[in-house]
This record gives sequence, C-alpha cells and structure tokens, in this order.
Amino acid sequence: MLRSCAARLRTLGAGRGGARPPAGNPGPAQRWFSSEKLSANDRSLPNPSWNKDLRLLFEQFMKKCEDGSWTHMPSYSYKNTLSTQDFTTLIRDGKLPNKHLSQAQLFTRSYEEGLGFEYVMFYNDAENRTICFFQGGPYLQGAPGFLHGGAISTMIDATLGTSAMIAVGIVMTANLNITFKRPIPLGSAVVINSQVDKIEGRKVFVSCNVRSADEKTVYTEATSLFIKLEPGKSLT
Ligand SMILES: CCCCCCCCCCCCCC(=O)SCCNC(=O)CCNC(=O)[C@H](O)C(C)(C)COP(=O)(O)OP(=O)(O)OC[C@H]1O[C@@H](n2cnc3c(N)ncnc32)[C@H](O)[C@@H]1OP(=O)(O)O
Repeated sequence: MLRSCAARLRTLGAGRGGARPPAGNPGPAQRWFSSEKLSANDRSLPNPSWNKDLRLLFEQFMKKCEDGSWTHMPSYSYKNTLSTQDFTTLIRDGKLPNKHLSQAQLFTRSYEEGLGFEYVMFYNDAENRTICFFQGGPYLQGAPGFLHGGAISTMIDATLGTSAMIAVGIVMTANLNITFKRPIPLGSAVVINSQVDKIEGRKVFVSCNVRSADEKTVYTEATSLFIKLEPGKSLT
C-alpha cells in the first residue's frame, strides 16, 4: 500500500496550472515529497507514540490512497538531503548560510519521536486540498495541558505551505492570520484541513481550519498568503 501511494506521489506535478516536469526531470515539489532512497527515514509513518485517533486517521487515508484520490506525503528531516541544496542553489543566489547548513533539520521533524510534532499529510489533487493529522507532544506545551499557539501556527504554516507549494512550486509565507477559538489538549490528534482558495500571479491564497479528530470541535482557523519565489532573485 505504501509503495502504491509513493508511486502515485512521483506522478505529482510541481505546479498546478503549469506544465508538469518531463520524465527524468522532476520539479521541486516532486523532489521534496518523494525520495525512495530515504524511505527508511520517512517520519510520516506511525510510531509507538501515535495515539489511537492518529493511527485510525492514518489508516483511513492510506486506504483512500488506493484508488488514487488521495496521496500520502512522505516527510523527512531533510538533514543534508537534496531538497536543501535545491532550495539554496535555486533561490539564495550563492549567498548561503553554509556554516549552519550541515546541522540543519526541518523544524517540525527536529524533536525526538513523540516529544514534538507527530504528523502526516495527505494531498487530494482533484479537490486541491492538503490534510494534516497532527498530534502535539509534551515539549509543545503552552498553557498547562494545552498546545502552545506557536506550535499550532507552525503546523498550520507547514500544511498551508505544502498546499501552496504543490500548487505553484517553491513558495515562502508572506502572511499568516490565525484565529485561536479553543485550546488544543496536549497529545490529542487534530485534523488540519487546508485548501488553495485563489492563485493570482505569484500569490497563492490558502486557508484552513483545525478540528478535533471527531470533527466536532473547531479549534483554529487561518488564512495565509504565500509568494512563489523567482529563481535567481536573492532573498536577502
Ligand atoms: C525548502 C525545502 C522545503 C521542504 C518542504 C517542507 C515543508 C513545506 C512547508 C514549509 C512552510 C514553512 C514556510 C516558512 O516558514 S517561510 C518563512 C517565513 N517567511 C519568510 O521568511 C518570508 C520573508 N519575506 C520574503 O522573503 C519576501 O517578502 C517574499 C519572498 C515573501 C516576497 O518577496 P518577493 O520579492 O519575491 O515578492 P515582492 O515583494 O515583489 O511581492 C510580490 C507580490 O506579493 C505581494 N506581497 C508580498 N508580501 C506580502 C504580504 N506580506 N502581504 C500582502 N502582499 C504581499 C506584493 O505586494 C506583490 O504584489 P503585487 O505588487 O505584484 O500585486
């Protein structure tokens, strides 16, 4: 099952509305979200820290992958992987913060198993939607017993960023507007349901809500603007 989802993932184009990259020349989204040789390090697969709800949601959506309507997105810490090099080579215009890169890891994958961000994302091409199932561990506490707002914002940014990146390619967050409606209990599984609302030139408008696993409680709502980066244009 994992293999069939991974195979479908490799067919995912780098940009909606743009030409899909030719075979043998994968676009950035393909390179970031698919990597057979790294599959042993895929952090989006269940581990012993996942609670029952997170496991159930994962299993439900892996089943949905079987008919091709949804795609499971592998996730790595990308320590020293091609994706970091791609980003810096294409975008940073030679001005690289090299001295830190050797230790760099994706923030959301930098905690030990179960302590921080445990999550998995799935993508629906027809509906232009990315869904993230997220369980925040004990190191993400804000108010006692609840998730820190910064941790929630981080996962929202990651989910919305993934939606935007699948839609147009390499993006960065320009703004992120969040309404915290209810606190999220530490260790509970939540559903971040995101969609691309509009694309105007390089601007990608995305939105999401965060709900409990049973969908009854709306914890958070957010809208965001991502900007597609221009290759060769320095960010600094
Ligand atoms: C890398 C590997 C990734 C692996 C994948 C894993 C995770 C994936 C997910 C990870 C997720 C994590 C993601 C992160 O953590 S990203 C980290 C947080 N974000 C940043 O650090 C971004 C900092 N900002 C910038 O670098 C630039 O401002 C950007 C690149 C965003 C735009 O600078 P650029 O020079 O390119 O564009 P421009 O200035 O010509 O503007 C272009 C147009 O956009 C409009 N505009 C601009 N800003 C705003 C604004 N704030 N509100 C409203 N509008 C705005 C602007 O008016 C103009 O419109 P128009 O005049 O054309 O109509």
